[in-house]
Amino acid sequence: MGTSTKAAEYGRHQTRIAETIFSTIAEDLNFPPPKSKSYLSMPTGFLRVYRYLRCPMADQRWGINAHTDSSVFSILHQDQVGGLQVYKNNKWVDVKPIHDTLIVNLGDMMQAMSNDSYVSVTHRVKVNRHKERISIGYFVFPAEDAVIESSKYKPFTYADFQAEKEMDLKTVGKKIGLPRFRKDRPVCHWLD
Ligand SMILES: O=C(O)CCC(=O)C(=O)O
Ligand SMILES: [Fe+2]
Repeated sequence: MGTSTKAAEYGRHQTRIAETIFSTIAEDLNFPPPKSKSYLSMPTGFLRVYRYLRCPMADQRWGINAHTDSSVFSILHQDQVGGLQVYKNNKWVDVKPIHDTLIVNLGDMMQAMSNDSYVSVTHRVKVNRHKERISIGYFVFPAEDAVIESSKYKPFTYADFQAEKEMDLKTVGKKIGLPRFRKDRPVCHWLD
């Protein structure tokens, strides 16, 4: 099987898994059917393959700095090298590789849709001094015209979110993300 055929097949499996995970969450949160239809749009999903080169200065470099994903959620497959960490209970925790196990990171869209019941996880990737690391991420998003509505956030679409993010990257130099859309918390950079 060629690489692109394999990637397409992998993508189809990820689509199936993403739909199953999302429908379970949608049921848990009692999303009305029109919302659960528009809050996850399979054609928006994409695969990204990462190759983190080994790095002699591993303690001074990050593979990916601390961030939250903007997706609804992201399904990760990592090899056995390790390096992924999540921020939990005020500390960084290693996500140890387990064979044949996928990792699901909840993203910003899920946090807003669920009105903060499901929290977008802050995570980062360390590089390894001796070995390169390969991971494959599958990221899924709401439909383009889906308006995300909840009591804690102003209504917004994923396109609105991306536009704010682009703007913040240019002006503030980093992603602000969800706090930009919160009803109760004006963003003050100087207090960040
Ligand atoms: O390589 C990984 O395990 C994580 C990648 C990641 O966090 C991302 O692409 O958003
Ligand atoms: Fe990420």
